[in-house]
Amino acid sequence: MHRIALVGRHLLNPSLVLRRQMSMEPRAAVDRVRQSGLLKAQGLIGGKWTDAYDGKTIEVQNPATGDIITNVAYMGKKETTDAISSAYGTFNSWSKLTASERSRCLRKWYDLMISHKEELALLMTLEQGKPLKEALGEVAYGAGFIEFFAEEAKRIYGDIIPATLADRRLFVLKQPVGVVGAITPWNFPLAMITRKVGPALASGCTVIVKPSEYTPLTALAAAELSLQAGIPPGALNVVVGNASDIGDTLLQSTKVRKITFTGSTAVGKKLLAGSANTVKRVSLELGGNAPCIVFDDADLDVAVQGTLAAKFRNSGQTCVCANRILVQEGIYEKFANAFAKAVQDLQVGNGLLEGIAQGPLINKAAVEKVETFISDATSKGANVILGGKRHSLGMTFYEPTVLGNVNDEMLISREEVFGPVAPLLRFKTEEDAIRMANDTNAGLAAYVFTTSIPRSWRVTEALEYGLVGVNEGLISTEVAPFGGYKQSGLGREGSKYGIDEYLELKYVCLGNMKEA
Ligand SMILES: NC(=O)c1ccc[n+]([C@@H]2O[C@H](COP(=O)([O-])OP(=O)(O)OC[C@H]3O[C@@H](n4cnc5c(N)ncnc54)[C@H](O)[C@@H]3O)[C@@H](O)[C@H]2O)c1
Ligand SMILES: O=CCCC(=O)O
Repeated sequence: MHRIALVGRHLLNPSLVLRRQMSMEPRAAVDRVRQSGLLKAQGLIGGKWTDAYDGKTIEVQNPATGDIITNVAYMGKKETTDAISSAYGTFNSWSKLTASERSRCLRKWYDLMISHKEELALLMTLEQGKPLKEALGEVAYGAGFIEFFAEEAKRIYGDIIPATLADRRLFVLKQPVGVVGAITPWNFPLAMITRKVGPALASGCTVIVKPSEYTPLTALAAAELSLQAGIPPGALNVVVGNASDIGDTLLQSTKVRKITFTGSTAVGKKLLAGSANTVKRVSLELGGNAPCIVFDDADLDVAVQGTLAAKFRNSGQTCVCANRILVQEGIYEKFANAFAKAVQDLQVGNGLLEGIAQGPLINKAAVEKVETFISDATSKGANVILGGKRHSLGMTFYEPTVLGNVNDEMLISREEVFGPVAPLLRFKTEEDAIRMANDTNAGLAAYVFTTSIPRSWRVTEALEYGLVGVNEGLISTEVAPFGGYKQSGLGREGSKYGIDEYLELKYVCLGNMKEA
């Protein structure tokens, strides 16, 4: 039951699940991906698989075993400059295709991702660590952005504005922004790319993707499928390597008209500042500090399952993961007991094994961050209800943890822990809950558990967050807008709103319409 909760009804189309969860040895998984032709180790520039010009490579590691999956080209300024030229050169032809021609390419890409869902999911589990069922869920979710924007490509309508003078006609055209630089994180190696590239390509933009150095393989496999789908060489380029060299080259180029970024707030702020000189359009999806509010009148089972899903998806390494669980005092003890019991059932291990619900953390630094946050909390009065230490499996596995008596002075309440630690904070009144929830610079996701409809509306309206789950812990979908208030970001991804981020509005005034 808990495993299903973590995968999520909305993120996992049942028809896309492997018929039977298989356990697979990592080496067999790598072989299977290699045989499918999707294990790519070079960047993609102008439709050509390309080594770093100086021959440098980096290792891509399996966080569950420490094994090297493969070495990948480690690129920098020169390769990025060439990728920009290639995207710039292709913009004219790609943007001039009809919407339905672009749509057909995207739809074909979606179909190929779905027919290769198992290889993509295996690759994702290998390099990122998430359990295979979650990886399959991400393939469905990630491919869903391509399907959705294949459809939206045909719905980029302009406007006609009633004119203020009789001899004029006023129009609004929507045109693609141009070349887009897309920089993405490791926690969702496919979906964070497709929700940028889908609307960009649909609107006629061309793209340079820089995936995380921890998880380039899923991105490269998806890029290979884009070529097979007939997306023309140069429309989608992928450079992997030195983050600041690639980032600076994208920022400094006047050919790049937009930067779209998902990742940490610190890097997002740098990119925002760096975009000022060339006045680029910027979209940012940054860190969160999601409150999950459980009221006395909540349905206990719904609240426990919803909080479990909101907290432990991807081992807590999700920007929308519940970071502070605010529990009203009347239900606190009951909720803490039931929640800890549910957390105890989560099986930790290599995501390729059947039944695993929690994979490893991405790297040692992530484990150290979790340890620092827990020792800060316990030194200030929090108690460990469950877990609280590295897992006996070693590597970067960490025990799913529940902390009690957390307060808003502790580091864990102020910043994203980005790991499998659920801190419980008590509150007395609805006003207290809203004040505590909004007491942060972040504003991405929030969750509310209550059986009162009036309260659900009052609280939702008062929350300074871009996404709110009411009695639901997994709310992401390609058809709804995703994005944050405050320092959690700028702009929205997914849904009909997501395509606006890739379009310029051009006002046209047709004058002198007098009859001859
Ligand atoms: N709001 C969202 O939609 C969302 C989604 C996923 C992750 N996140 C956030 O991402 C963070 C975790 O991801 P991460 O650790 O990969 O983030 P990160 O900011 O360290 O890295 C994100 C990407 O930026 C690149 N990068 C790093 N320094 C750069 C620089 N100077 N110039 C250009 N690129 C640079 C990295 O190589 C990577 O590709 C968390 O804070 C999480 O909340 C947000
Ligand atoms: O980590 C952030 C993205 C997660 C999601 O799209 O639900």
